[in-house]
Amino acid sequence: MCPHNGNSLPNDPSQMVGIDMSNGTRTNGIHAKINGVNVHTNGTTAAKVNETQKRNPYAPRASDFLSNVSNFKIIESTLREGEQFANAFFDTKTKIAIAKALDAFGVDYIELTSPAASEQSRKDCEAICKLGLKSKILTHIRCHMDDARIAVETGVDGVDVVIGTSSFLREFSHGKDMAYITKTAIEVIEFVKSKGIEVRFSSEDSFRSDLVDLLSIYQTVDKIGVNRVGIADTVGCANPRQVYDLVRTLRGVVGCDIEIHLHNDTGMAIANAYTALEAGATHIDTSVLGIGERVGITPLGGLIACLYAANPEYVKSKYNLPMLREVENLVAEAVEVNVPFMNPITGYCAFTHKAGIHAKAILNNPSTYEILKPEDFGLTRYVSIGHRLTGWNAVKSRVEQLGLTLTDDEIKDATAKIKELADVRTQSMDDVDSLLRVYHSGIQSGELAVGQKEALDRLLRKHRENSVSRPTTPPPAAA
Ligand SMILES: CC(=O)SCCNC(=O)CCNC(=O)[C@H](O)C(C)(C)COP(=O)(O)OP(=O)(O)OC[C@H]1O[C@@H](n2cnc3c(N)ncnc32)[C@H](O)[C@@H]1OP(=O)(O)O
Ligand SMILES: O=C(O)CCC(=O)C(=O)O
Ligand SMILES: [Zn+2]
Repeated sequence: MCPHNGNSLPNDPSQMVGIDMSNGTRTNGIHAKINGVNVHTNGTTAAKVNETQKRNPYAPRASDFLSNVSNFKIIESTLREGEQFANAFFDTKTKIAIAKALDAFGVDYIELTSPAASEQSRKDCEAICKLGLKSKILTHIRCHMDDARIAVETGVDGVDVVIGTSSFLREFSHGKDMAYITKTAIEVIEFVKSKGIEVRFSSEDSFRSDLVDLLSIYQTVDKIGVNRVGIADTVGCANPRQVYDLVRTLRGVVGCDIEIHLHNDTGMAIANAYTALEAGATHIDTSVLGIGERVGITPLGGLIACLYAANPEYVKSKYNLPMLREVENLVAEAVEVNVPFMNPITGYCAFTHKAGIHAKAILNNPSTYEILKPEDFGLTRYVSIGHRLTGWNAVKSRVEQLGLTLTDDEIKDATAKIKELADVRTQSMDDVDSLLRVYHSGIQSGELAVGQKEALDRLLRKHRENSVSRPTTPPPAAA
């Protein structure tokens, strides 16, 4: 089973020879420690390391005066955009479980499907509003008074209003011109505001809309006191530079908050979200695992990873990071998908290090090859050893964890044998441990010395024969 998310996959790191580098966590029967005990000297002084760690090249710079990278809010839309994912069907119980998990994680807002969508959607919206969560509850409606009237009766803290402004959507979706859109937007916003709750106005397909149309309607709704305006990359066509330009321009035009909703059709959703914050956006829409229409939107976990890299302390103080895995597993199960293997933070090998060069440096200082600290997310770091890319430093660390005493030359000799065997097939944890134990006892008894390949092969053969004839687990009792 995957150590992180419970997925069972062929390359499961827990099946590899691995060093659990967490603080004293017991994994695969081996008790290991990190930072200190496993640190081998390589001439790096503590002072140098501290200096490197202090200079975070990803941190916002003083020149980024507009940047909200360390001051943002998440509008979590798994229960709205996420419900638009092809596989999604959330019954009331599942919606409540997801809402509670998102609240425990600490998202600022939870956005729910329009209560105009169906009777059950309306009832679910009311039920979630009654949970008394810390996160504010929003619902998402068309720019239409019929939808607005239903929405304000549900008990939500705010309403997200949207209407397409691109020529595509004006012609082929709702068929309305900008004059009609503006008039209706004013009517809906004023109505929602009159109920004393938050209201946001968003232009769907913003990046394919006319800039003058966009700025003009945003300015109008800002003047009548909308809480936020939203930009939406509905088709996932925008690149970071376009996002920066549009958000920055809008920042100069409106005084209210700016939300952004980014689809991931070209894989840009996280980068675009980060760039939007740099340009002055205040709210980012996410969904767990990015689920939504087509390939979905900015994933919550990926965004968190990206923002943590910029300012770990801010992100840690704001969100319950060890909850992320639970939230993702809950949603993955609800929509019957696996957490992707390359998922930031929770992908099953997100904190597994393999190549010898990496392993050595990681053992000396995890920051060499990690920008995220697994322990901040309640996760564990692994160093994989039983493969042909391994190196003697990683093997030495394992030797120490097993409590064996071998010289560096002996460890290098044992490493050569591991590589030889791993050229044929990846070696399991038990395979490598056995080899190291056999090697160690051969050295102790004088039956083995460095470079005596045949003697080592003989000892390993003998060990295998003994293991076969003396099973460690008793056979099952006869019926
Ligand atoms: C990009 C996005 O993801 S936006 C959010 C998408 N969310 C949803 O669609 C919520 C789920 N949707 C639904 O349950 C239904 O589509 C409903 C209840 C909203 C509407 O259902 P229906 O009345 O049967 O209309 P249908 O879905 O066929 O077409 C959409 C209607 O909304 C109109 N419309 C589309 N977008 C908007 C908008 N943003 N504001 C106002 N009207 C709009 C269309 O013109 C069309 O009107 P028509 O009935 O005069 O043809
Ligand atoms: O309301 C919004 O801002 C976004 C609506 C949406 O889901 C989209 O445009 O993709
Ligand atoms: Zn969307």
